[in-house]
Amino acid sequence: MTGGVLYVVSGPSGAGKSTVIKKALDKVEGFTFSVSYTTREKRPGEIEGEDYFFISEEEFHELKEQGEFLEYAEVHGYYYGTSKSFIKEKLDEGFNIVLDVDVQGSLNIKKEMPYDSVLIFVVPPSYKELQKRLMGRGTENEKDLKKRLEDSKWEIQRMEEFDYLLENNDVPESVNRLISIIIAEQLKISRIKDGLEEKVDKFFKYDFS
Ligand SMILES: Nc1ncnc2c1ncn2[C@@H]1O[C@H](COP(=O)(O)OP(=O)(O)OP(=O)(O)O)[C@@H](O)[C@H]1O
Ligand SMILES: Nc1nc2c(ncn2[C@@H]2O[C@H](COP(=O)(O)O)[C@@H](O)[C@H]2O)c(=O)[nH]1
Repeated sequence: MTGGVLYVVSGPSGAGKSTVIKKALDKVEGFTFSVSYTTREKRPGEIEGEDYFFISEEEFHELKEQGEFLEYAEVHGYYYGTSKSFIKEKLDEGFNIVLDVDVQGSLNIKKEMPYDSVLIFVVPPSYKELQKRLMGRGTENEKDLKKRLEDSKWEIQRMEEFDYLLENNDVPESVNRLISIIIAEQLKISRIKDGLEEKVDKFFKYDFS
């Protein structure tokens, strides 16, 4: 796979990852969202192929056998996986990619692509606020809600292994911060793979105008 960078956004369920990612992607060009596979049920308002590719467990295991996943994990009782072919296609088209992936998946991507991935951990200001947001979203039954809150306790402990911490208190501010991280990363000298020599040549060229 060649070209762009994978911006991997993670953090507990209900932290606000999708909210912040969607708004940030509306404001930047040359970036696209990685549409994952999942075995969980579609929520009202979710769109096949935009939010996820919704598949059965059997289909998931078939794709796994075919080596279709860049990473996959069981998250909050369901399977989720990042499509290797989707990522390859978008990178080949010249996009940078934003992913919304759980903690295990993020760390696996880092292992796979250490130089071309940036890991961002999103946290709400408190556990109480996390509970409020998840309950307020109203998408999980009581059992799933409990599992997601329980899982947040170990997820938070892995924060140290990420590159950036994004405390999501206020959505517009978090969107700006995510965009700031992206801009800073894109400006790293080590990421400017093509054209550094040309830039130096151009700098020393006489301007006869
Ligand atoms: N800064 C914020 N302040 C208050 N509410 C927020 C904030 N950010 C997001 N929310 C709300 O919190 C709820 C959870 O947000 P969202 O669905 O984006 O979380 P998520 O991290 O993507 O969760 P999941 O991992 O389950 O997909 C939503 O109802 C969203 O509108
Ligand atoms: N390891 C992976 N985790 C993923 C992927 N796509 C989403 N997720 C994570 O799952 C949970 C729950 O998401 P929800 O949409 O059911 O609320 C969340 O933490 C996502 O980040 C994936 O491809 N791989």
